[in-house]
Amino acid sequence: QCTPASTTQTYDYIVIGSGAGGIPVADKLSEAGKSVLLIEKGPPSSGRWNGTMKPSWLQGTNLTRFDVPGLFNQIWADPTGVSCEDIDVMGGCVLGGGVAVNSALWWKPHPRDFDLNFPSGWKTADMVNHTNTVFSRIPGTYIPSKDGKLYLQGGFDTVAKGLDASGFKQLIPNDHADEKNFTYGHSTFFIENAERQGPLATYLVTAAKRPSFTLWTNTVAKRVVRTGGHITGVELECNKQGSVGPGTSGIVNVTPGTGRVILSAGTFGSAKLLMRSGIGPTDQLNVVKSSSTDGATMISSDQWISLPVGNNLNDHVGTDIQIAHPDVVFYDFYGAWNNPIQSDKDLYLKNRSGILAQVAPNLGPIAWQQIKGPDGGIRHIQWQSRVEGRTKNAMTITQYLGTGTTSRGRMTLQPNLNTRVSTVPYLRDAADKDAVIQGIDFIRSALSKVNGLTWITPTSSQTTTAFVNSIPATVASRGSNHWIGSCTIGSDDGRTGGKAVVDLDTKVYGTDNLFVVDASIFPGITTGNPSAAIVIVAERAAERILALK
Ligand SMILES: Cc1cc2nc3c(=O)[nH]c(=O)nc-3n(C[C@H](O)[C@H](O)[C@H](O)COP(=O)(O)OP(=O)(O)OC[C@H]3O[C@@H](n4cnc5c(N)ncnc54)[C@H](O)[C@@H]3O)c2cc1C
Repeated sequence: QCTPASTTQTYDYIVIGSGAGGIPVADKLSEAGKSVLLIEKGPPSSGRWNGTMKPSWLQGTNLTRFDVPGLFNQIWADPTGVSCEDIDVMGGCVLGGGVAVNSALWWKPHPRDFDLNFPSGWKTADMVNHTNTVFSRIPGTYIPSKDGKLYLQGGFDTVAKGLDASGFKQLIPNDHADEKNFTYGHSTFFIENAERQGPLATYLVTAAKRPSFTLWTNTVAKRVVRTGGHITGVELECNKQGSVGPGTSGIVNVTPGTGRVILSAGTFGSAKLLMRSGIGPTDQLNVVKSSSTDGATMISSDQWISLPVGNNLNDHVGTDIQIAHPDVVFYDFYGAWNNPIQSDKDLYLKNRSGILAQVAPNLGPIAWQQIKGPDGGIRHIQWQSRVEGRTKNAMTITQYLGTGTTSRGRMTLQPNLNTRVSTVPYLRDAADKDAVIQGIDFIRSALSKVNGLTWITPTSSQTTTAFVNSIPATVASRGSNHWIGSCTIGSDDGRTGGKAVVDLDTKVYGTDNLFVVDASIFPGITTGNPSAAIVIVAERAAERILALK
């Protein structure tokens, strides 16, 4: 049974979703003296927040599966109770959202990440202070093990040989964020003391110390309650995921007149909340209207706000190549869940050192290059290597096609209101595919300079074009879990034919006091894994929201 929300307690801000966007924005608003309620549908994750999911060897410690970097891979083996059940891609539905479950890669943005697609007021020059604040709170490290050593580097060294021989320069990536062409390095991770840190260990800690900040976990927001464009509160639905325990139900209200609601439920979650609140394309609002859960009580159609919610969907296009080399040493991070090697377990638990301090499955190197497409556009590629593949000495190197991609997709609702990637955003534009092929051609020639290296995929007899064409443009084959774009920010009001769902203050067009602050407002994909950029955007959004009268 859920606890009914108080009918008298109100909040200056209700933030829905505790991920990369939600935690920082909630903290900044509470820091400004506002009363803030942060609502998260999932259970606590990190031990710091009383999370409990852990293998038996962590019993008796304050650590959970989310804290130990070497246990990241477990999400692929057993996502039960961790991944979101109402979306058709992988997502973290626990306290911390994606930043509780992801591989903790942490990049200072390349200037093009903001300059290429973000609107005026959101360019790199506007984000300098926010970037500095984020990286002073969460500096990250490329040596997660406390003894200062990097473990099992055979994979890194093998790929680095090919990169060195092909004109790539090794550097510390976050010390040279603007150098993302023919460069490579070790990944930076938001790990400290050999544990996952990030927003859960910084912004949420400062927020939770303030009496005016309230956090509800296991509590699902259904929709906002509104009269025309004015939001008065949030309607909750009792969490049916039995394993996570009961949360809060009923309606929770914002401070009358001045209160505001911020959606930070992620690219799929925020778009779905808007649609359930009668804000979105008419075809999607009709799906809500026809649903058994919402239809009878949905806001009436004369109050619907027509906006292109769900459009402009994007993700890195992932294309995996695989190599093998005798120097590459596989480590069984999956096996470490039930049966870690005793000495590695001891080193981790006693000294916060060793291979289990490194993120599974032993990532690196990460390399970047820019590709000029036949349309004249510059597209960024990030190569992300990991020690995992078909054989014990194999490595998979994922090519992420990022900044500059022009293909876009769409997410929509199914009749049961689960979300779905209905138009896959990968390689719809021929120039995007051309960049993928050019990049793979290049890396094939670069790695062919490494003695003893053999190709698993593409095979040595296969052309790159045939290889790229053989991989379907589906989420299963190309998905990178870096979804953005369903509630795009911009000055081109989506009610009158523009692409934007939120204005330059992140306020939903057609509303007085409803905002979106998460990956969904990104107009285009970033160069690297996006979570640091999302935290920076949340810092900027909080500043602009607080500045509004
Ligand atoms: C497996 C995986 C690996 C990744 N690896 C990396 C990486 O190494 N580095 C990197 O930078 N990025 C990585 N990412 C991507 C990154 O984590 C996401 O881009 C980022 O977390 C998105 O932030 P967000 O605030 O938009 O949403 P999220 O972080 O997804 O947060 C949304 C939150 O809202 C909650 N929510 C949703 N609906 C409701 C509702 N109705 N009521 C209440 N709460 C709700 C969810 O439970 C969730 O906690 C990875 C993602 C995944 C899934």
